[in-house]
Amino acid sequence: MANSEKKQWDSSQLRKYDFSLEQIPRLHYKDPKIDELIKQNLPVLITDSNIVKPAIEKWTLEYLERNLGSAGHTVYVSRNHKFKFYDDKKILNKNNPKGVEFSPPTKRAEMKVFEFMKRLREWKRGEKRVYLQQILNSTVGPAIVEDYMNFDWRYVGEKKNKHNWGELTSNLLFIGMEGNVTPCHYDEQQNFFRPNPRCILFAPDQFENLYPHPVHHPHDRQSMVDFDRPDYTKFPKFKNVKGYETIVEPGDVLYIPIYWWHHVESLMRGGPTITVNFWYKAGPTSLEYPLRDHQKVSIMRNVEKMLLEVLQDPKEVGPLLRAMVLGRYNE
Ligand SMILES: O=C(O)CCC(=O)C(=O)O
Ligand SMILES: [Fe+2]
Repeated sequence: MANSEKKQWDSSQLRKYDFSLEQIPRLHYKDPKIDELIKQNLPVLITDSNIVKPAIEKWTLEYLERNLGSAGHTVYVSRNHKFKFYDDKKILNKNNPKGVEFSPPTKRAEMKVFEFMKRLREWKRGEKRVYLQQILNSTVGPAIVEDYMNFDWRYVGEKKNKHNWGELTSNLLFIGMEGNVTPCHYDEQQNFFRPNPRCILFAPDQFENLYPHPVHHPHDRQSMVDFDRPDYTKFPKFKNVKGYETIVEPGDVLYIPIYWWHHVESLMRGGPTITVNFWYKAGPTSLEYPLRDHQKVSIMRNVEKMLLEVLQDPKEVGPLLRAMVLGRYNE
């Protein structure tokens, strides 16, 4: 099928942002260049594969409602279109006196699938939005498990082995409402992602332009910049940010390299989206010089964690680093 026939969206369905974007390369799943890109920790959109074929062919809302099972599923509820991830373990409470004072931007709820689907179908403008994010595990029904077994594990296994990734940690199923956004963040895992929405990616060297929250903060790994209303006074370098984007069609799978930033968006007026990801642990790393940008991000994280650990007070980290660097390591 020609690309133009496949196109089921127009640019008015994309949220508008104030930065420049290039296209992520699209390559047929048998194209050997895919491995060259993965080897260099670069993203690639893999087309025409059978990686998640059973999901693409069968997973409609009705099918998932019938087969996801009767257990409660994890659903995030948000007042707006954004679902910014946070880590509960870093929030201040009586069991965690060292945590950060924080009011979560979304609520996590357990919902039966029919309850979730009802909210999704009956949603009207102005109401809270929902986003199901459930690990594919034994709580999902047998039909879904069977579909899962019929993913093309040979293909993903080959990529995993060839590129020396660690083990598969999880597959997450996302069922989102049109217009939902997962704001910009990076993960410490390799990701094969079958989204149908829009993905905007930034390379690890964009760290300074994207201003991640400090590592002890519940929003660790998330950008502090609100893409809808960037505060250029607080985050001036965000003006220099350069990204890549792609709109994933059915049958496409996106490789998001470890430490690459990603912003994921369901198209506006595009209907609900059903997505599945494959998270793989990082493989053993060999330090070859010059170091790669993503390895430097990992080093920064470790230094930051160590300082937090020994100083015991996040407020002391900045002054110590400034004293160490300013006038000494400026050039
Ligand atoms: O699909 C989404 O909304 C977010 C997915 C994501 O961040 C991931 O798979 O790492
Ligand atoms: Fe992610």
